[in-house]
Amino acid sequence: MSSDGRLVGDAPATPTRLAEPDEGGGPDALVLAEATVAYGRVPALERVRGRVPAGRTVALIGPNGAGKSTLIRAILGLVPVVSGSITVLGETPARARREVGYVPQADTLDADFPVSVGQVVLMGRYRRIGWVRRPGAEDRAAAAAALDAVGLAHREKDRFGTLSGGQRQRVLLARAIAAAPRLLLLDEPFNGVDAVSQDALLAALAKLTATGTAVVISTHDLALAHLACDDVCLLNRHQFAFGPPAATLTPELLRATYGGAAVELGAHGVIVARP
Ligand SMILES: Nc1ncnc2c1ncn2[C@@H]1O[C@H](COP(=O)(O)OP(=O)(O)OP(=O)(O)O)[C@@H](O)[C@H]1O
Repeated sequence: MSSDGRLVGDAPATPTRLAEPDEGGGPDALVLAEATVAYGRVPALERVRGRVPAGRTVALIGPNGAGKSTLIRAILGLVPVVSGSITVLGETPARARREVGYVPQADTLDADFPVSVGQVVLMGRYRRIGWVRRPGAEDRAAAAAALDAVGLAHREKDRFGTLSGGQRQRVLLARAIAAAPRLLLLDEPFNGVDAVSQDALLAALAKLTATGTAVVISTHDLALAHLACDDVCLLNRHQFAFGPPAATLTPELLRATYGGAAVELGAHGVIVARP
């Protein structure tokens, strides 16, 4: 943090401002304070910092191996923070885990899961009700509303494995929404997802943030970050910037984050980053 309270990237020097909580957000759902995250002795991410107020969405952008998934795992309490801190909903990541939703990358999912779409979504309620109690009317209503929010209410009875990859991704988002998380983490949710599914995912996310849920999305899609996110965190082992898309998704900062060569201007002046 610089002397005027602005958040600056490690390199280059262009300062990027982090939204203050009173600029339309509520209390902080996530605070990264010079967090260094390591697998064993090897740091994967160094001195990451930023805040995500309630109801806001931040995109994690960076090349393959930049540490996006690592940061998500650290927010979940699965990878240790070796210096600095990560505060989730005012608690340590491990203590806040019950209030945090997580949608993994689609290609890590088992499509042969022998359950219906409706049952997958209902699983989102189990952390709330415990695995022993049977889901009640309220749980079923929450699951049905979540499935409706991703536009797949009509597939409730179908077997999960019979859905397309993009539809399965939407079901997993519905499962996370059904849990009513206060912070939702999505690891590359738009990989292999068609435009219709992507629109449905974005609409469902907008409904969720309107209720105060904060969202962190790891993505390679810069246009999406521009359109759908309040802030962008540029990562490549170090943090290069954290702030509104207009201030962070600049050719200079992207070139620095991607090590130069992998960023180019695409059609209509849109910056394209090759993963
Ligand atoms: N379990 C692990 N043990 C040791 N190192 C790991 C482990 N998982 C990831 N890493 C390393 O941490 C670094 C960051 O990886 P990470 O998966 O977080 O990147 P990413 O930005 O999500 O990449 P991608 O866009 O390819 O998904 C990489 O150098 C990777 O090799």
